[in-house]
Formats: sequence, C-alpha cells, structure tokens
Amino acid sequence: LLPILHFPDPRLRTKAKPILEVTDQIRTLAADMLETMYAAPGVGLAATQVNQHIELIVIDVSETKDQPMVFINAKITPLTEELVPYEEGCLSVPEYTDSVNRPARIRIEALDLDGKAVKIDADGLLAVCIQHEMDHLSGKLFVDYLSPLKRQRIKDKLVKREREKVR
Ligand SMILES: O=C(O)C[C@@H](Cc1ccccc1)[C@H](O)SCc1ccccc1
Ligand SMILES: [Zn+2]
Repeated sequence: LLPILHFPDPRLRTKAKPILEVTDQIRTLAADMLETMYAAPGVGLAATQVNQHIELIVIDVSETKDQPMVFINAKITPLTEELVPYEEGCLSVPEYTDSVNRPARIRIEALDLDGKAVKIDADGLLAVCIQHEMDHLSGKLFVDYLSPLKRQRIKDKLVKREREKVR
C-alpha cells in the first residue's frame, strides 16, 4: 500500500504535471493506487495524495467495488450551472466531512491506461468524485471551500493528532 499524505502537508499543494507517455511504470502506479484506495476504503484517489505529482486519477464508485476507472491528463467541463451539495470526505483529511457545492453534471475527457481517449458525461457520486480528484491534481482540498475558521480548526486537530502519533 502507498502512504497517503495528510493535510496540512505542503506537498498536497503541488500542481500535477501531464503524463507524456503511458508506460508500464504508470500502469503499476495506477494498480498500486487502486489497491490503496480499496483498502482505505475510498471511492477515488489522486496521484498527488501519494506524493506522485502527475495527472493520474483512479476511481471506483461501484457498490461491488469491481469497476475501476483510470483517468490520465483529464479535462472536465461543467454541463450545467446547477450546483448540488454533497457531504465530502477526503483520505488526506481523515475523519472530517463537510458539505461542498459542485456542478451536478460534468463531461470528462481523458486518456485511459492504453493511452486511448475517453469521454464520459457524469452525474451523481461519480461527478462529485471526479471534481474532488481533479482538485487534488491542482493542489486544492475540499477544506479550501470551508470558512477559514473551520479550516484552521481541522488543521490544528490533524497537526495535534500527527504529533501524538509520532510521540
Ligand atoms: O480523498 C479522496 O480523494 C477520496 C475521497 C473521494 C471522494 C470525496 C468526496 C466525495 C466522493 C468521493 C473519499 O475519501 S472516498 C470515501 C468516500 C466514500 C463514499 C462517499 C464519500 C467519500
Ligand atoms: Zn480527497
């Protein structure tokens, strides 16, 4: 399993770079990220969270946990102005959730692990998850949508918890 960076680790703020060639090394990283995601458990994971600053996202929103999706160099476009709230969590901000408003439907255009272009229109949890992971690749976290006071409280709690863990 890959170690997941925790807020407020500054490396989570790194902007990911596009992948120029889909190599076996990328395929191995995607497999390791999926294994790490399922074990967390989670429904999405961005390479940034495992300290790999490239545009690679893995997702599986299926109930049966057997429909993995891999997006490389993804671009997303909102398909509606309508915003919907969702109680988001994050593997990099353990044990906190809060409501975030995001466009209800989006189009995602990316490459798959074979380097083939894929285009998907998404709504529901898949749309929320894709947008959440895309934020990770640009160094953004869901806590950035909260008030500065809430964000500071979460930061203080997580720093305290990390300190106790090391001691
Ligand atoms: O940290 C991550 O990127 C994994 C996120 C992905 C996610 C966040 C918000 C909304 C949907 C997906 C989650 O920690 S995965 C855990 C989870 C599972 C079901 C619903 C929400 C969050
Ligand atoms: Zn997250």
